[in-house]
Amino acid sequence: MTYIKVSEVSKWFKRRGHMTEALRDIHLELAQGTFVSLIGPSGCGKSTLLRIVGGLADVDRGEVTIGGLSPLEAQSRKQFGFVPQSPALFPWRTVLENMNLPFEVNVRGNSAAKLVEREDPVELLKSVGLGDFVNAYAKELSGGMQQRVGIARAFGSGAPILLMDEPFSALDEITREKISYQLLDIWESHQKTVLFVTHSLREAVLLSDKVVVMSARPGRVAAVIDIGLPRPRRAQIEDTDEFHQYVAEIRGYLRDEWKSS
Ligand SMILES: Nc1ncnc2c1ncn2[C@@H]1O[C@H](COP(=O)(O)OP(=O)(O)OP(=O)(O)O)[C@@H](O)[C@H]1O
Repeated sequence: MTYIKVSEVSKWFKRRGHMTEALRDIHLELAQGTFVSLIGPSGCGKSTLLRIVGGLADVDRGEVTIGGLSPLEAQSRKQFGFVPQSPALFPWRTVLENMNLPFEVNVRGNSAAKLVEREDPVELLKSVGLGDFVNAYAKELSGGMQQRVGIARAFGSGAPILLMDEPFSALDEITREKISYQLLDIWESHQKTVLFVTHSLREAVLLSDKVVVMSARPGRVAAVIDIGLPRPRRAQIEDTDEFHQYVAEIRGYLRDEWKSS
């Protein structure tokens, strides 16, 4: 059943008197509890689409609904957790205090949030390999560790939809690979609806139920590929022919876009 519905959405930006068409006629229907990646050339509107779904940007044409609500209504009901490129942690707070932050904000800002069943933040930190760093200050953590706190915090926030905008882009390859498996684990045990922007074909195939390939600007949907790899997924899956076939299929669509842009 469709949960997030993006219907014929178009978006323009005005800059220095020029209109830029960022998105054209985007149509997507995403089911609850699925992991969906957005991949496409730089500037094709992936972040803009994420922001529109999250109620942080308006559409110029079309409509977005989340379980029948507008993005702003969904936002006011605390339906979204954001994981940006660099985790917004307070350096002088401990890891645990940073984990508690959205809960503190929610309780002050919205009494309905009090009803959200809270997950044990320490367990969440353990699931991303940070069980020994609960009382460390955020400033004492590496970039990769900070990003893992951001991911654990998003999964513990009570929000059913997580919007992740290239959360691993600032990390080295080895850290990135390790974190992608931790994200896979934590997602498979929570099954929140995730919209994940990435430039990595490997991450898109490893993590996703669905990969949305976008065309060069103006961003359109070039292809939607269902990733039929079995779950739970483990590291060995990357060595399978099926995995490589999905990567090749997506690369093929992206090459078509490079040629036409
Ligand atoms: N606030 C803004 N004002 C003007 N133009 C904008 C604004 N935000 C985005 N754009 C333009 O919209 C287009 C899409 O940008 P967006 O950041 O969504 O792309 P992206 O696919 O996420 O890019 P990247 O992969 O490089 O991060 C770009 O041409 C960008 O310059």
